[in-house]
Formats: sequence, C-alpha cells, structure tokens
Amino acid sequence: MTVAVRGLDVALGGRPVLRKVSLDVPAGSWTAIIGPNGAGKSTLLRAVLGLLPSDGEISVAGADLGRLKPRQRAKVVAYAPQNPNLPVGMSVFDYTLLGRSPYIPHLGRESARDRAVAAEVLDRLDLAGLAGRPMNQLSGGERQRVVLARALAQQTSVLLLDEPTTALDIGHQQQVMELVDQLRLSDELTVVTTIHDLTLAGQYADDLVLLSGGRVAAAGPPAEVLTREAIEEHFDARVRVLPGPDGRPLLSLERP
Ligand SMILES: Nc1ncnc2c1ncn2[C@@H]1O[C@H](COP(=O)(O)OP(=O)(O)OP(=O)(O)O)[C@@H](O)[C@H]1O
Repeated sequence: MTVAVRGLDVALGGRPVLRKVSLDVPAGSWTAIIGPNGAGKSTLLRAVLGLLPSDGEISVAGADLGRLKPRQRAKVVAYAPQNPNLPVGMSVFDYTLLGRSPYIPHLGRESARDRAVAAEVLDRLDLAGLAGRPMNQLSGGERQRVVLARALAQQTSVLLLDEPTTALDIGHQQQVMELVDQLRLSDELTVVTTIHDLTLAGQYADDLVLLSGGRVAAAGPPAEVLTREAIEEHFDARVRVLPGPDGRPLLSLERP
C-alpha cells in the first residue's frame, strides 16, 4: 500500500476528531474521502502528511512523513490544501515554481527544467495566460487551479488534494479530475482527495472512504458506499441513487 493508515487517533483542542481510522491506498489508485461537514476529512489528510500529532500508524510510500524534513517530505507527497496561505503579490508562475523548491539547492536558483515543468503544468491547467498575474487578483476557481498546479509541479508519486473542485465550474471540474486521472494512469500517481460532490467522487475514485463523526462508517468501491441509506444516515439527505452507464452511482437530490 502506498498510503497505509492503521488505528489513527487525532485530538484537536483536547477533543477527539479522528478515532481508530484505517485506510489503505494501493499505488496508482485513487481514494476519495467523503463525509459531512466536520467529519474529519481535512484532518485526516493533514495527519497523513505528518502535520498533526496523532496516535496510530501512518506510512506513505514506505515512510513516516512526520519524521522527514519538510524538503524530503515534499519530494514524496504533494498537498493542495483547501485554504492555503498565498504570498501577497506573488505571480501565478512564481507560485507554481514554489512546487519545485525541494529540487532547488539551498541558496541556488531554479533550473531551466524547473521553469519548464512549471510552465507545462500551467499549460495543462489552462492557466498559461495568467502566468504573470498576481495571485491576489485571481478568481476563486483560478486560484484553486493554481494551488493544484503548484502541487503537480512537485512531481511526487503521491498527491493529497483537499476539496480540489469546490470553487470550479463544471467544465473545470471535469478538466481537473481528468488531468489528475491521466497523471494517475501515466505516472502511477497515488491520489487521495477529499471531495463533497458525491457523484464526482464516485465517477473518478477507485474506492471511497465515508467518514462520519471521526470514524470510518463505510469503505469500498463507490457502488457499495454510495447507498441511499448511507447518505440519509450520515448526511441527513434524501437522494436517489441510480447506476450510471458504467455502473458507477449517480446521485440526485429528492425533494421531500
Ligand atoms: N485546530 C482545531 N482545534 C479544534 N478543533 C478543530 C481544529 N481544526 C478542526 N477542528 C474540528 O475538527 C473537526 C473536523 O474538522 P475537519 O476540518 O477535518 O472536517 P471536514 O470533514 O474536513 O469538514 P468540511 O467538510 O466542513 O471541510 C471539526 O469539528 C472541526 O471543528
């Protein structure tokens, strides 16, 4: 397993947030963490990154990330947070280039290859035209794609994405999900993403993990996890679940 979590407990502010969470993500596969607001999805990603004190076992590509220096960690796993700190006035290109930091020697400058990687990623995300624009002058969806661009520029084998599509229109949602899927297939990327759109999660992920109240309530292929009963129980929502043409579930809200 490229990402393996066993019996993970995390407490924040003296309150348990994750309880005995386990997760197995094989190399080259895509797992989506779903669950209601406050279930612990972002906390799980941050714990996997080694950014939070936790009990239990976490291994990513064979390493305990909590024991690695940030520079080493950034060569193993790239993380696109939900609400990143954005340096004021920094251009889209320079922000994307930050993803190359682990490869740039101390006190050195980026190489032509680093610049080429950043430019290629921006191009693939339809952002080349914004390369010179300051980050604080972007729309929410543009900013979200640049944060993903920075993560992709790291060229790691594991990608952790926190809500990568929330601010995106339907076309850019598809573009981002397809791009991540292509990278997964071509470069054997292992992907773990939190995501609120359950149909989107079910269309792209190999496996879903449903977190509820900090515990794993269900895990497995989308058709097994996305049931009408589970959605009602954990999200308090009434939905219709129909199998799509490829057998993956499609959800639509049912008005009371
Ligand atoms: N630093 C903190 N101190 C105390 N509690 C925290 C802290 N950070 C998060 N929490 C709490 O932990 C719980 C899980 O938060 P988390 O952000 O992981 O949820 P989530 O499933 O990602 O939610 P959402 O879907 O709303 O983004 C929430 O109840 C939140 O209020």
